[in-house]
This record gives sequence, C-alpha cells and structure tokens, in this order.
Amino acid sequence: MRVVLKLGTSVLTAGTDRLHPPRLVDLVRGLAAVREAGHEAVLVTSGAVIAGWEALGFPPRERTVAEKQLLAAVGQGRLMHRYAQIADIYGMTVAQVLLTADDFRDRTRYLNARTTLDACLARGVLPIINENDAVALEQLKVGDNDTLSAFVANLVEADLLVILTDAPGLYTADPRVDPHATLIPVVPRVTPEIWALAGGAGSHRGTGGMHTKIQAAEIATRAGTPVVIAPGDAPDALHRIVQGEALGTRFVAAGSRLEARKRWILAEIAAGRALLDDGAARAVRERGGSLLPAGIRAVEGTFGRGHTIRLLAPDGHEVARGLSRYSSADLGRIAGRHSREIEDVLGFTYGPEAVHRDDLVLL
Ligand SMILES: Nc1ncnc2c1ncn2[C@@H]1O[C@H](COP(=O)(O)OP(=O)(O)O)[C@@H](O)[C@H]1O
Ligand SMILES: N[C@@H](CCC(=O)OP(=O)(O)O)C(=O)O
Repeated sequence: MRVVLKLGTSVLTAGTDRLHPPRLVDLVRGLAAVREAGHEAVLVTSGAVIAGWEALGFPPRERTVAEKQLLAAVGQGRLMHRYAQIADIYGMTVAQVLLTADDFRDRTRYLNARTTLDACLARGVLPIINENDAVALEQLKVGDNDTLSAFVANLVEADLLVILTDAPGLYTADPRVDPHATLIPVVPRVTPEIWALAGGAGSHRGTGGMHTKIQAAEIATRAGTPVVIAPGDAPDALHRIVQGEALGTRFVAAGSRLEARKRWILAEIAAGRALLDDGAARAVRERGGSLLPAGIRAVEGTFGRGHTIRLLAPDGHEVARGLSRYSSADLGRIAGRHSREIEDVLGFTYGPEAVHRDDLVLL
C-alpha cells in the first residue's frame, strides 16, 4: 500500500508553541513501522512557520507576507534537520521536496515531481513535502497543507491519505465550540451537509481547520483515494489506520483509482495522434499492452510529455487513448525504434514505453 501522511502544525507542536521533539520521534517511528510492514510512505508536513517563529525568538504575530515567508525560510531547514536526525535513528533517509500550485498546474513540472517522488520510493527514501512558502506568491499558492496532501495523493496515486490533526476526527460541530459534538466515523460521500459541519482552525497555529481537511477529502476520494482524518496523539495512529483499524473519520473513495484515472484521460482533449503498425494495434487492443515506440509508424500533432493522444490502427480506427510519455518531437524521433535505442537517439529516456498500459483507455 502507498500511503500519504499529512502532519499539521497542531500535531507537530503537541499544542505548544514550538516543534515537540518527543512527538516528532513518535510520528517518525510510526512511519518507520509502516514501511517495515512493507508499505510505501510519503510525508506532507507543516511546521516550517512555527519552527521559524521559534528560531527568531517568537516575534509578534501580526505578519506581513514578507515576514511569513521569512519564518518559513528560516524554519524549513530546521524542520528538515529534525526529521533527518530522527529518521536516521530508524535507518531511514529523507528527501526534501518543496512544491507549490504551479507544480500541479504545469504538466511538465507535475511529471517531473512525480519522477522524483517515484525515484525516492524506488530507493526506499522517505520524501518529505511542504509547500515552497518562501518563493510561492501568496495568491498562487495551494495555501494549506491539507489540500496540498490531497494533490500529492493524486500525484503519487496513493492508496490511502491519512491526515493527523489535534481533533479526534470530523465531529458534528467544532468540538472546541460545541461540547455535545460527536464523532462521525464514516463519511460515504462529501455532501453539502458534511461541508456545513466544518469550522476553521482550532488554534492560531493551524491553517484552515476542518474546512481544508474536508476539501482535501473531497479531492482525494474523487480520484479514488480513501482518506482518514485522525488524532495525531493516539499511540501508533498511522500504523493502526494502515492495518485497517477504525480510528477517526474515514472518507470512502468514489470508485477505484484506475477508474478515476481513466475518466480523467478521456476528459482531456487529445492533442495528437500516433499511427500504429498492425502488431502494436493488436497488442494494445487484444492484450491491453503498453505501446512501445517500435510499433509507431508516424506521429501527428504537437503535444507535450504527459498529454493525451489518440492511438490509431493502420485502418484509421481509434484503438485507444492514452498519456504519452514523450513529447511529439521526441516521439517522432524514436518512432519505429527499439526501446533500447531511446537513450542513444534522445540522449535521455523516460522509460521503454511510449504510452504505458496504466495510462491507456481502450475504446
Ligand atoms: N467539525 C469539526 N470537527 C472536528 N474539528 C473541527 C471541526 N470544525 C473545526 N474543527 C477544528 O479544526 C482543528 C484542526 O485544524 P487545524 O487547526 O488547521 O490543525 P492542523 O494544524 O492539524 O491542520 C481542530 O482543532 C478543531 O478545533
Ligand atoms: N506550509 C506551512 C503550513 C501550512 C498549513 O497548512 O499548516 P497546517 O494547517 O498546520 O497543516 C508551514 O510549513 O508552516
């Protein structure tokens, strides 16, 4: 199972005004346990701003954009340093990946981020992600790490997104305000009624409160990833959730990830076409196989890496639609060539397939 874990400032500080080392140790140990059980983990973490605030001696709270960026810039390195030190105890190597909204909007950057995260996971490195607060324009940011974690869950096609926070889950009302509020254990679908329950951040430390967590749940479940919002102070929370224990609130995924991905491929306007030879058309149509460059006779249109293209059989019929691993210019150069020649021709390779079978929808 591939799990994305999101840790909010509220969890990392354990209700104090600074990063709480014993809490960090508990959380990193939880990540190590999940990995030891054979799962892959990606961490989305907050905490840079509060770490910077501590480092600069707790300056007054009224913050200009420049000050917030300063706090994040000071704190991000300190946050990573803590993670690296603790991860070391558990034999884990960490990687810092700072992302912002543009990295999800721009296809090339999106795919590059995915390549980096895949490489981390393939090497057993723990990727630790935060928003690139120091450089991202305020109005062009994802803005909160709950939403960022949902984008990341989509990016890595996670099997589960776990958001740990300082509330025990989604309550019928903000439990800080309404003492009679009760836990909602399962949300089959994010409806307007669910949205109506969400209050803002519980403390001056957090961003967004339950509102951004429900938004994250909606984004991830729509793309086929279930989401659990659970208390960060529960012992072994992550490991228990991954093992299937009902802790906090579980948001059920709408359909499978594969279905969501295929819907998304079909919703894209195809920017170009690959004309296949007979063997490739049959391999794709009858065996649902990947399309290799060797089976492409010609490439038409202009498209970038990761864009949707039509795959046409020699008789002109559209066999399938899929995401091209190469731009039209590069694909034109490797069309008809064996996959092992890709690197010689282009000087680099994004892998042996022109369109991978996971990125194909048969028509
Ligand atoms: N319906 C609700 N159920 C649970 N918590 C809620 C609800 N509405 C608002 N909250 C608040 O959301 C807070 C968690 O969000 P936030 O402060 O942003 O933390 P984090 O740093 O983990 O993102 C809780 O402390 C709680 O007070
Ligand atoms: N990127 C910011 C955190 C933003 C955020 O969403 O915070 P939180 O609500 O505590 O998860 C930071 O590192 O401080």
